[in-house]
Amino acid sequence: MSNALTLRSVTISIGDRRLVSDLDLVVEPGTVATIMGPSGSGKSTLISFIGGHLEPRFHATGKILIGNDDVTELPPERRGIGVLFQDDLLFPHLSVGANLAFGLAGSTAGRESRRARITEALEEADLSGFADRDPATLSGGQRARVALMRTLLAGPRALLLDEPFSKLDSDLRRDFRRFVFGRAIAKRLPILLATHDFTDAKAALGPILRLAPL
Ligand SMILES: Nc1ncnc2c1ncn2[C@@H]1O[C@H](COP(=O)(O)OP(=O)(O)OP(=O)(O)O)[C@@H](O)[C@H]1O
Repeated sequence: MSNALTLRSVTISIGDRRLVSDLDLVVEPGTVATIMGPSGSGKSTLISFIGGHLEPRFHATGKILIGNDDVTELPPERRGIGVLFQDDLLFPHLSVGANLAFGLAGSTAGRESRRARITEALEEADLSGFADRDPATLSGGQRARVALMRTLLAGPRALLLDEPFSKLDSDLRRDFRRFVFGRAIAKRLPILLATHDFTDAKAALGPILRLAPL
């Protein structure tokens, strides 16, 4: 079954202001589509709607599908959609491994198998041996990789990225961008990236959708 992320006729308004108007979009598995637009144009609002976190003051209509499944009315935890935010901070009082364990919160796997998956995730993030480290002792790029792996450990069917690179300086930004796209593409996830940065959009290679300025 195709695991495309599909938006059908999505319209989002607040008061009498329309942020997103009758949007149709298909993001194929293993590709990255980009939503661009200036600050306040509604990028984060659209990501929140797809992830199931839209605040009730917004009014939204339209459908969200993953593969053939209509997830529009499902609560966030049942949509199978992973979201990585700009401020995706790790819990500072927990080790890196314990942070990663949050990605497995919904899993029924036993203790050993969870431990093995966390070890594998650390290897994938080039952070082998970091399980017991305090997040404060990691670099910004390392923390960002842990946050991504935590999101992926939950086994999402689609990945939404809300400006996840914007706090990183340009070299780290490029490296982390490659890492995120590489991991998600290898897992054949459809990816939707919200950014105001044209370099991010160009690197994504997929369709670019522009939200209108205010
Ligand atoms: N209570 C409200 N009344 C009117 N407008 C609101 C209200 N709450 C939010 N908005 C508007 O909704 C829009 C939502 O913007 P959103 O955060 O989705 O934009 P963005 O493109 O992600 O911006 P940024 O790049 O700065 O994160 C903003 O223009 C904001 O002013």
